[in-house]
Amino acid sequence: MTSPDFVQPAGPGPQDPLPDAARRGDARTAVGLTGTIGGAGPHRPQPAAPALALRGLAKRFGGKIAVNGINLDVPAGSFYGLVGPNGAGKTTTLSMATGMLRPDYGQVWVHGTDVWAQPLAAKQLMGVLPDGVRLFDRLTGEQLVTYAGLLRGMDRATVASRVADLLRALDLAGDAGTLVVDYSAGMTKKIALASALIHAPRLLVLDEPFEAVDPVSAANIRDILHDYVASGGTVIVSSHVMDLVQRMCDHVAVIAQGNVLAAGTVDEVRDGASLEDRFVQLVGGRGRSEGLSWLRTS
Ligand SMILES: Nc1ncnc2c1ncn2[C@@H]1O[C@H](COP(=O)(O)OP(=O)(O)OP(=O)(O)O)[C@@H](O)[C@H]1O
Repeated sequence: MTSPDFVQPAGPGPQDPLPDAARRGDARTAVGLTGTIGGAGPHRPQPAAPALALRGLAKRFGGKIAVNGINLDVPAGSFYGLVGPNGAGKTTTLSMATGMLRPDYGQVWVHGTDVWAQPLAAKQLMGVLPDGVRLFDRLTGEQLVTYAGLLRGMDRATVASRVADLLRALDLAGDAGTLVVDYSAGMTKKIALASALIHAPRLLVLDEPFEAVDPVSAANIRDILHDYVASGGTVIVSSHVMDLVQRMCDHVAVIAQGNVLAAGTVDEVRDGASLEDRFVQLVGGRGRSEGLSWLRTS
């Protein structure tokens, strides 16, 4: 495995705005927090590696820079929240981190395995719940999770027993025989989560896992995830719900406009304030209701 300064699979031309940020792979947008971003530069992480390491990760869609040379280390065994306003670049970052979207620049390692150089090995370590997940929805819930397990090379007996455990834990046992196309949004989220968990990965990457999920199921999922982390697994989860991230996660990164604004332990990042207040302080954007006087009804 080589350790180039940065990867340039389909690099833009010399006039491109990305290369400096991506090539630097620096932490120019960090706010004085140590240990999780920057410092290491765009070099391959050491074998005692973070669960997820991003170096100089960048992506542009046409003229829009979605992700602007992000560095981030997600420590092994952490419950890591990724937060940011709409359009911040969270999904794009996680898609590149999980091998689903090719970066313009940068590198990604999962437990020291280069995601884009060794995709099969890296993907064996990961369970992924993507945003806007597209499933084989003409399968029943039980068939879908079974398929995910078999696809991972697991034997049928183990798959069958884990499928039953997961459906029970996620309160889907009663709908095991229902086609996924007939599931509600929250049930679909849960069956996709079960598919991500079936092979007991070392790293779970969950994009908005609680969206549309009822409070009881959400609490059950949180319990599952906490147990998973307590047993040595790592979870990275994107969410807009600051209160949830503050209570659930031990680390957090705040992303806006494709840059990491702050990263570290939740206590470091919130710095004595609530995570929500700190988020608003970092990201800005409050008080824009002025031009809507026509909306007032009295
Ligand atoms: N396939 C695409 N084509 C063009 N632009 C895209 C594409 N995917 C994302 N973008 C743009 O990249 C930026 C980052 O989008 P992304 O979905 O990563 O944000 P996000 O932080 O996940 O947002 P949200 O919280 O609303 O889900 C946005 O400006 C978005 O419009």
